[in-house]
Amino acid sequence: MDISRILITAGEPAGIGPEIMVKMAQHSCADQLIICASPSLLTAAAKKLQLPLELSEFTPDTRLESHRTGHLWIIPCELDATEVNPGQLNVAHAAYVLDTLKIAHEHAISGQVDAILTGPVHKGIINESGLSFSGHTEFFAEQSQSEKVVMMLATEGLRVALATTHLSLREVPDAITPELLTQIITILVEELKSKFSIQHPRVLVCGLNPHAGENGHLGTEEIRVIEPTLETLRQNLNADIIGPLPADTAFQPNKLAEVDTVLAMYHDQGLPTLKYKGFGKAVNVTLGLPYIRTSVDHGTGLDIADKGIADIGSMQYALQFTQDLIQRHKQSHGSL
Ligand SMILES: NC(=O)c1ccc[n+]([C@@H]2O[C@H](COP(=O)([O-])OP(=O)(O)OC[C@H]3O[C@@H](n4cnc5c(N)ncnc54)[C@H](O)[C@@H]3O)[C@@H](O)[C@H]2O)c1
Ligand SMILES: N[C@H](C(=O)O)[C@H](O)COP(=O)(O)O
Repeated sequence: MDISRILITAGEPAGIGPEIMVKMAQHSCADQLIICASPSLLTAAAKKLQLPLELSEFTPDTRLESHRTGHLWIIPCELDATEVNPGQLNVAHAAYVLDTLKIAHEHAISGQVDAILTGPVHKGIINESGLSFSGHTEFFAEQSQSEKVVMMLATEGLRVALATTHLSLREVPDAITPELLTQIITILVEELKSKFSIQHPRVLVCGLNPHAGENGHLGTEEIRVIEPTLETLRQNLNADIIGPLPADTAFQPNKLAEVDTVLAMYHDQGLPTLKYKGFGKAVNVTLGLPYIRTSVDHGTGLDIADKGIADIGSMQYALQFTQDLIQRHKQSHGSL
């Protein structure tokens, strides 16, 4: 049996990440789960939840084995759990959070693990600590020196990719350039082929403005930038590039039935629909990285931290999605 290694980062220590790690440990999984986190944090979470948890330190010599319920392999990252108050952010923990991500990157880029699956972090508190951080997507792009990557969220029956990610709304129109759209759509099409085995991807591209600009009367980005870029891409890519279409009607079932993904121009043009349809059963995947990186669809859940009610649905969905990506990758690279 082929076993893969999946490195999971536990995310913000004051959020629901530690609880989700402990709950995940109770379920079976054919692959090896390695958590990058503070051991004392996970032990405290398990005690609070009254769930069994045995931790073993993961090293390069660790044998490959399937997940054992109630057990986790751990890459320890130092943080004293007694300093963590659930639900309360602390700038002093930001460096720990980023350390877990750096360790994850190092393990993935060196091939020691087959994929990274990230738990939720709080972007605000990391920035308040003085460390610049827009999101995992941008962080791993920078760490791996990837010129451009694409954020895509997926749930049953819907994939939504974003042309811009964690950008203030005021900056979005200037960011939508022919170069950006060309990079994003090229990565999207290539990875729909390579990672999702879609031979001729169909991408529905949203306009930026209401009613896709209403023939230039409600904004000119469609006429000046989006339409000509899509026309060029149609000639260069083996894919159906549809649009730009008005975003308000782009998500109708009859339209979605004819495409493989929607490309939204900005975060809140695409993700509310995705999360309305599939919150708790969705995954966030970064396309264009030199390794597989996925994440949950939810944030740090500070309002429910320590209540024991965090749902692990998205983490389970993301784990299954990650396993599928790894299997397809291994098959296409001849290691299966
Ligand atoms: N993958 C990530 O790292 C990620 C993803 C999204 C948001 N965030 C960050 O999380 C922080 C908080 O964001 P937010 O408040 O907008 O979103 P959130 O997802 O943390 O919370 C939104 C609502 O959903 C509930 N919720 C979230 N996850 C849940 C779960 N697993 N089970 C049950 N209920 C759950 C919360 O209690 C809250 O009521 C922000 O800093 C944001 O940037 C991180
Ligand atoms: N945009 C994501 C969402 O709304 O679910 C979330 O902020 C996480 O993004 P990163 O994976 O880049 O941290």
